[in-house]
Amino acid sequence: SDRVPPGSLGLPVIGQSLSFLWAMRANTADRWIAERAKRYGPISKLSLFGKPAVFIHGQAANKFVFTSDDSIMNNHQTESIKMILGDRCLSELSGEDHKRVRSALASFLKPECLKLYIGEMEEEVRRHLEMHWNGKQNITVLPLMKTLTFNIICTLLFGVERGARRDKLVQYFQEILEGLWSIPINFPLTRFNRGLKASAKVQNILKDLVREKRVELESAASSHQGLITSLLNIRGEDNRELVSEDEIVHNIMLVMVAGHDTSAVLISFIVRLLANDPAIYAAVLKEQEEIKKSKPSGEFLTWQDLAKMKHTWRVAMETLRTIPPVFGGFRKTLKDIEYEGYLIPKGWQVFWVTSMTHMDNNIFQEPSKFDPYRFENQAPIPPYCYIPFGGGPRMCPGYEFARIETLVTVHYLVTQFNWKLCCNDNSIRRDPVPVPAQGLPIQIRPK
Ligand code: HEM
Repeated sequence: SDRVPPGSLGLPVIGQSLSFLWAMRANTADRWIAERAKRYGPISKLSLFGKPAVFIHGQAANKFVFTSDDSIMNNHQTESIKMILGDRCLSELSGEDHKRVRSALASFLKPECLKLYIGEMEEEVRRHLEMHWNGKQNITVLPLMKTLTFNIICTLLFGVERGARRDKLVQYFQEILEGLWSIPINFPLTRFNRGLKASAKVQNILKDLVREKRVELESAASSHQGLITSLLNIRGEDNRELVSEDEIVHNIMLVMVAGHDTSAVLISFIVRLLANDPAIYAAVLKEQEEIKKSKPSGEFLTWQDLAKMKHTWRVAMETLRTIPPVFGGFRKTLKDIEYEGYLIPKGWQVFWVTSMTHMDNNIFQEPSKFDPYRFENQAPIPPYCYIPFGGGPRMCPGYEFARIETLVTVHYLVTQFNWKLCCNDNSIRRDPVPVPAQGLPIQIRPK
């Protein structure tokens, strides 16, 4: 036992979960983690969400987590995530299964495909602004951005039409999200219990959707060549579907969860930053106005236009560095592992976090300062140090998708609206994604 890392596993099942979740909600989780690192050093043991874990940090630790072989360490979600999202989603699969499903997903999310989506994405943004911003004086940004990014994914990836079905999905996904980082004890009215119930309802809706897409595919009537159709199209020699119905349903849920809240949070914090920092706002506005002026009125943005939005993307990158939407994640050891002279027993969780390298002043000078120019002027960032999208074979496949929707949305916001914050409180809480105070209420004026 003296070979396992220092630290304590705390109370059975509960471990340090409550104190960690409390710190997340109070936005002191970065400090909670940093204090742990200071107290125990590069590796320590704890117990989170019902299972023993080790927390490791720093560039070498990130590399170890992101590149370790599937035979040593597997991707692993907490019990609550696994039970709510399902055990056949990409984040639970490994080896050949992971490669098979990931490549189907990635073929949809690669730039060559996304180039074709820009127009559709832009239509969603225009429709959103027309419905929720135009004619309004006061709005709350985060819930609206969640609506927007959810609609973009529903339309572009899954071809779920507007209406009652989409509205139900929005509501259930909110409950799913709230249950993901919870203690997996299934008592009535707990977040976990509500998440499980919402998950069962969503799975039924999605199964119907998959069957509809299958019928459309078989009758060649499919107008939307979305992700579901593509997954249904992966066939073996005997024309048998190679991606099971459960795999399709669980992965739709994963993409909805992984893809909509994260981007909504990123765009919301950019909106807050632009209101708070006139110099950065002026530089972003100049870049976007130049692009707007170079085009006939009403024409859609092109891939080339997006490539010109360099400064806007640097602002987004710095936002992701300082307020990463994903706090961290878990892997699970498949055998006893030696790390830094310690033993990590088989079956334990390995916990990594983004903030430890993002806020390390050996990697980013003056890490607390918001400085988008660091991505222009600074020497290249060492590998595995800037990790808002993770790294290695499991690095976020939605990176380009998120980049495009962020740039398109910011383009429309800064060229069509002026805004100011209605709430001076710059605090955030994590739930588990960062949430600005009161969801970021703002006062808007059309330009
Ligand atoms: C700002 C937006 C986003 C951020 C910060 C983000 C971040 C991340 C992170 C940190 C991971 C985990 C990597 C790991 O465990 O090594 C991840 C995984 C994933 N993300 Fe994203 N993501 C974003 C947007 C999206 C979008 C838009 C989609 C889909 C359209 C998406 C789909 C996924 C999927 C499917 C995975 C699991 C990959 C795997 O296990 O192989 N993400 N993302």
